[in-house]
Parts: sequence; C-alpha cells; structure tokens
Amino acid sequence: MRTLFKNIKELIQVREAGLDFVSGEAMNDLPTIKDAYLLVEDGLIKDFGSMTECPNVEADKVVDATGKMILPTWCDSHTHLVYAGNRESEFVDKIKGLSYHEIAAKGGGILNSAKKLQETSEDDLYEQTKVRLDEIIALGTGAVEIKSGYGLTEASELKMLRVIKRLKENYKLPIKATFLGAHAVPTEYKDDKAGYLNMLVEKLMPKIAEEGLAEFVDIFCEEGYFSVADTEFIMEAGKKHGLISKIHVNQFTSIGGVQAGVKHEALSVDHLEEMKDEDIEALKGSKTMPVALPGCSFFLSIPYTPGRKMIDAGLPLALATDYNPGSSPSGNMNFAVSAACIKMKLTPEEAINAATINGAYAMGLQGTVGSITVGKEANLILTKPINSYNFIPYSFGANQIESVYIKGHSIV
Ligand SMILES: N=CN[C@@H](CCC(=O)O)C(=O)O
Ligand SMILES: [Zn+2]
Repeated sequence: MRTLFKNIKELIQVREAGLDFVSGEAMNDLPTIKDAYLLVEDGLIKDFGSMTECPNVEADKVVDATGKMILPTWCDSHTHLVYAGNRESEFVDKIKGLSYHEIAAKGGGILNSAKKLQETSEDDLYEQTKVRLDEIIALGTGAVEIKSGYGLTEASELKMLRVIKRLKENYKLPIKATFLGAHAVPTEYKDDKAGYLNMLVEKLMPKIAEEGLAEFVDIFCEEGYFSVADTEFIMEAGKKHGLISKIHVNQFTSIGGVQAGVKHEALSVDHLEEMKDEDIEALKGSKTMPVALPGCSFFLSIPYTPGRKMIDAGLPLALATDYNPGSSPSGNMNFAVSAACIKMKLTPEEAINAATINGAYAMGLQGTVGSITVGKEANLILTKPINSYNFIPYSFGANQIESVYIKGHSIV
C-alpha cells in the first residue's frame, strides 16, 4: 500500500536517521521543507522532499495537502490511561480549597482510584481505557506510554498490565507499559511500606518479567510516598528483571530523586515542578530525559517545570500529558504544547521537539517514531489549513488537526 501526500505547505520535523534527541540550543531548531511531498509505503515513511523533486510513482492513494502541514504524531511518554471511573468529586473539593495532600488524607487520591479499579473487571477496564486511547489518537498522539499503579495489589496490578497488553495487541500505534506498583502505599500495608516494596519486587516483578507485561518500572519518589532509598531499591530490582527505570520525582519537593535517577541511568525523570540548581546540574551530560507535565501543573495549580531554565542550561526536555483521573484528566498533547509555550516560555520549535523526538526517546522509541525520517512509522498529523506551525500552540484549546495517520492508515 502506497500513499503519496502532495503539495504539503510545510513538512515539519524532517530528520536524518540516528538522532536520539535534541537538547539545549538545538531544541530551537525544527527542520522543515516547504512545498513538500511525502511517500508512505506499507506503513513506513519511504521518501520525502521538495515538490519540485516529487517522483512520478504509482500510488494507491494520493492526498492533496494544499495549505496544510504534516508533522509526526505526538509522542506521549507519561500517562496513566488505565483507570476506573473518575474523580470528579475531588475536583469540586479542590475548587473549595482542599490541597492534593488533604484530598489524599481523607481517602481520596490514588487510593480512591485503586479501590475503584480493584472492583472493576478486566473487560470493563479495557473498554473504559479504549475510549480514552481513541480520544488521544484523534488528538494527534501516535505513540504512548501507559502505567499501572492504580491496582496496588498483586491481582489488580497484573489486571492493569494485562489491559495494556491487550491494547498493544489491538492497536497499531506503539504502546509501552510501565509497572508503577510503588505509586502509593496501600491501606493493608500502611505500617509496613518495606513489606509492600518487597512484595512488589519478590512476587510481582518476576511475574511481570515472565509474562513480558512491562518494559519500564516507575515509582512515586516524594515526601509522604516513597523515599530516595525506596526509589533506588525499586530501580535496582527493576534492572535485575530487565525493566528500565522512570521516576515520578520533584513534583512537590526536591529530595535527591533526580540524582538517584541519573545514577541508575533512568530513561526519564518526570514532573520536575520543583527543581533546585543541583537537580539541573545532575542531569547535564546524562542520558536521562527530563519530562515536564504541564497539564498537571495547570490542573493542580502548582508550579510549571522550569523548562526555559533547563533548556538554557543545555538540557533536553520532553513534554507529556500525565493523563490520569487525579492530577491531569486530559490526554491532549496539543494543550501540553500550548502550555509549554505560554507558561514555560518554550518557543513553538522547542515545544514541538519536546513533544515529538524527545518524547519518543523517553519511551525508547527514537528509532521508530518522533520525526519525519525514512524508515520510521508513518504516524502523521495532517493539519487543517494554517498559516504557520506557530498557530498550533497559539490557538490553545482548539484543534488544528484534520487527520491522523497511524502506520499510514487514516484513523480520523
Ligand atoms: N504524582 C503521582 N501520580 C500521578 C497522579 C496520581 C493521582 O492523583 O491519581 C501523577 O503523575 O500526577
Ligand atoms: Zn504520572
């Protein structure tokens, strides 16, 4: 199957193969081709260039993209897409003045979601998650990471990971699974956090590895949740089971988790709303991708990750949605890109790099998606007619997407 896109007003994020991610000043460079063509064959990007060099090939489908732009689909490297029900009532509590911690203390928060999820069947959970996955694909997401962490029992964590496995089998976009058993200490273990962590490591990790249920392991490193020592314990155990680390860290406090992540070669450190200078220093020259979650900052009214300062210090940055029922009930990457520009002072070029190539790296997918590169999957956003790509973040809350292609097939 061959599709030829012709007369593309601007083909965005064109790269040679082999680039893992961009950092510092290079984040402000977004290579494009104006008046371009793009040839897709059997789901992969086969060729692209200027319309003046458009080859005369037989195509099964020709798309005239006059006035429209094409860019790689968004790479959302941090979501909690599998959850049961929602937490609308906490939303109202929050409006009335209760903090994230106060809501958690009165039985809300992660434990509330865990209770709902434990009572939900795997089939029901799968159906609820499918709705959200379809929704984010329509919003331009073409690769996604999904975490467990609302199960908090052996059976329910496995249930979540099996839902992710079914999604991987039934969808064409790349999906990566993360084991986040250490998301909160469940009530049954409230006086025995070490016992809970041992259960995760001794009982669950071997099963997860055996069934191939996750690629990554994650932990909520935060005061009142898990310490830096707990984080190192989980990362070390994960490594023994072939799970690469990611960390929820520096959301409310900076306690040394970033340094631990770098030391253990975590693939990413995520949240980073509270960053000390030494946290920025620790990330310099490392292979660990810092990931900002502006939807969470917006929804909880907490500080935004100091993305401007981090990029100016030479770091890379990725953007993700953190789609979850408690702190970011939105999986809209277009909003994440807008908020990064408006609130974190990223340029549109930096924000688009953060949401594509750098997001792909934060999932280990830099060879598969995240740029217009020959051989990568043809996961593409075709915009509505727009004047410049700046209009995407500028027109926040609106949708500039006309079609989304996953492996060359039009989904929307
Ligand atoms: N911070 C920890 N975990 C989630 C929120 C979990 C929840 O409130 O349900 C996050 O990434 O924001
Ligand atoms: Zn999260």
